[in-house]
Amino acid sequence: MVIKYVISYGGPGSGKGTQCANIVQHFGYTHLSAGDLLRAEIKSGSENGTMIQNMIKEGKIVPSEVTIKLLQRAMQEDGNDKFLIDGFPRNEENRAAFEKVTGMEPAFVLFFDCPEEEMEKRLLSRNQGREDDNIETIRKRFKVFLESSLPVINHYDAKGKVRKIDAARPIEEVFESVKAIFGPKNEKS
Ligand SMILES: Nc1ncnc2c1ncn2[C@@H]1O[C@H](COP(=O)(O)OP(=O)(O)OP(=O)(O)O)[C@@H](O)[C@H]1O
Ligand SMILES: Nc1ccn([C@@H]2O[C@H](COP(=O)(O)O)[C@@H](O)[C@H]2O)c(=O)n1
Repeated sequence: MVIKYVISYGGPGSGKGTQCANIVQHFGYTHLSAGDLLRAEIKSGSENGTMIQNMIKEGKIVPSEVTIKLLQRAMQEDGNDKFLIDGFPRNEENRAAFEKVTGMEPAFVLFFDCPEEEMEKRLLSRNQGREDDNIETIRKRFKVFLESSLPVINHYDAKGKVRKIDAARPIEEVFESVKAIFGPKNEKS
């Protein structure tokens, strides 16, 4: 089976997860959020749980081998051939390690571009009880995004793979742009 994956990218609170839920409905992809997989790993009581929890509280990036194992396991267990990988790779090391281990590159990268003030407002009113949705950690996450995650976008941009979307608009308008990128022939019948 030939596996295809698309990356959903953007700063914390840019609306990646929200748009991924719509993409799953319309285009039949399996959504794999690296953050959700890491949070599930904490809850499962795994030996890495405490380390992951501490990293997330500080807005830091968990070592690649841990996150890649979780993604690979989720892909194998799911059995779909189309994946929407959300919030990964978070830095160049994540990217290079994933491509080396899997031998795969993304079909394209959706980049949800949103100003920090808007992302901050959204995160502070998200109300999902996340330990990292407090102003101190949010600022650290923004810094990590600028310093470590934007270079990944530059890498894929140089390969012509980035599809930039203005994510500061209402959810429905953002999704119209997303649909235009996937194209009508990829819609689920
Ligand atoms: N276009 C939008 N306009 C207004 N609010 C939005 C929009 N998109 C998402 N939201 C809201 O903003 C919050 C953050 O959205 P979401 O969880 O999708 O972001 P994210 O990029 O996945 O964040 P994180 O990386 O922190 O997981 C949610 O409460 C969501 O309902
Ligand atoms: N590739 C990744 C993705 C996430 N993390 C950690 O999880 C936190 C929350 O991620 P969200 O995508 O759900 O916002 C993030 O701040 C990191 O601490 C990671 O380490 N590696």
